[in-house]
Amino acid sequence: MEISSEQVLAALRNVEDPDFKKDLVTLNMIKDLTIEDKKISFTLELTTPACPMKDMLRNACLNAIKYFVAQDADIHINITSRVTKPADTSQLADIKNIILVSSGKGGVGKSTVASNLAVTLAADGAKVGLIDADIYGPSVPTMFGLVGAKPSARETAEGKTLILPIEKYGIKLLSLGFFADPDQPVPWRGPMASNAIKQLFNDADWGELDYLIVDLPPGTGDIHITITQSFPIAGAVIVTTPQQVALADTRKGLAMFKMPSINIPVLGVIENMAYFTPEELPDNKYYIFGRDGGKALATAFEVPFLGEIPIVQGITEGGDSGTPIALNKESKTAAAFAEIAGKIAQQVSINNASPVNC
Ligand SMILES: Nc1ncnc2c1ncn2[C@@H]1O[C@H](COP(=O)(O)OP(=O)(O)OP(=O)(O)O)[C@@H](O)[C@H]1O
Repeated sequence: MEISSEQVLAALRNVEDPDFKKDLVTLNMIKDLTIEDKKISFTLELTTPACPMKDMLRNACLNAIKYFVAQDADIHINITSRVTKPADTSQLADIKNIILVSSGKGGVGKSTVASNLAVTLAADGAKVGLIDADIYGPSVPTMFGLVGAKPSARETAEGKTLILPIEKYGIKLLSLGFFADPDQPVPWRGPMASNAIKQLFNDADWGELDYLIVDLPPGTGDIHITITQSFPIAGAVIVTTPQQVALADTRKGLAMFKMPSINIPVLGVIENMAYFTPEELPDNKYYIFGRDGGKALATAFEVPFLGEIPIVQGITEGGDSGTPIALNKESKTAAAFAEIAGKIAQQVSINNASPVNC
């Protein structure tokens, strides 16, 4: 008996996306279904290339078709993604999701996390930009090997000048550090800093982006207010280390995003420098700075805990040499960043899911 597309779609109605609590057909995630004899081909369109449930959904589709349609079907599933965006896209229409990376304290690894998240999402196939908005000490030029680089500009047909982000590792980058002398004291203050930051968003040729990651300055200051009040933000990721002093400041940072006047979704907490594992004892974890503080903070604020990043020499070396460690796909640290990036992208997709998207 010939297999019909109705039979295949009926089978796929049994596969539910756990995040959206609806089946793949209702969610309009099945595209380009073709059937030739026993050969069934279709595209499964996810809401992010970093989807952590890719393999699970593929297997569920295979099983559903084999069980409900034909045991001996020859099934070909092509997985793609179309990153969703929040309903309010009045500004910066081509930038789908702005994700802030924030910390209560300096030096906890916020720039490291922002850089490696950008690298991970870009490697998954997403269109990614990174703004280094750290007025006190922009680190992105160093972390991407771009110290001294100067972005060029182009004029639009309407006579507007647009800054061209510098591209490295498939990521479009702009840093306040590109516009200042690295050996001079920090010149960014007050309204000048706020205007400079706004320009990085408004007056740059970002093109289409799935994710624009923003490395914020530490703490809670003018830059945070400027960005959160000027642009639609998909969410904030909070980076902390396990020490009590870091956690106390992180608590304030987290509370800021939850203030009614700011009200930005907190996508979760990352605990950086969570533990140390010596090379000669790969199964041992030493919790040098304390244990589970980030997790407890996430629980207290009822936000997701996104994961732990260990203390790894390669992270410092990668940061200093302009090659973020996530570029080395074989490393355990890259796997930790991949898991965290997947959770962030997943959380963004869930937040974006409105009746329109579904
Ligand atoms: N998990 C880690 N293991 C080893 N070194 C790390 C780790 N995370 C960050 N580092 C290193 O710690 C230093 C500070 O990190 P980073 O610049 O990312 O922090 P930050 O929070 O952005 O700091 P600031 O707020 O001052 O810009 C860098 O040298 C970085 O390479």
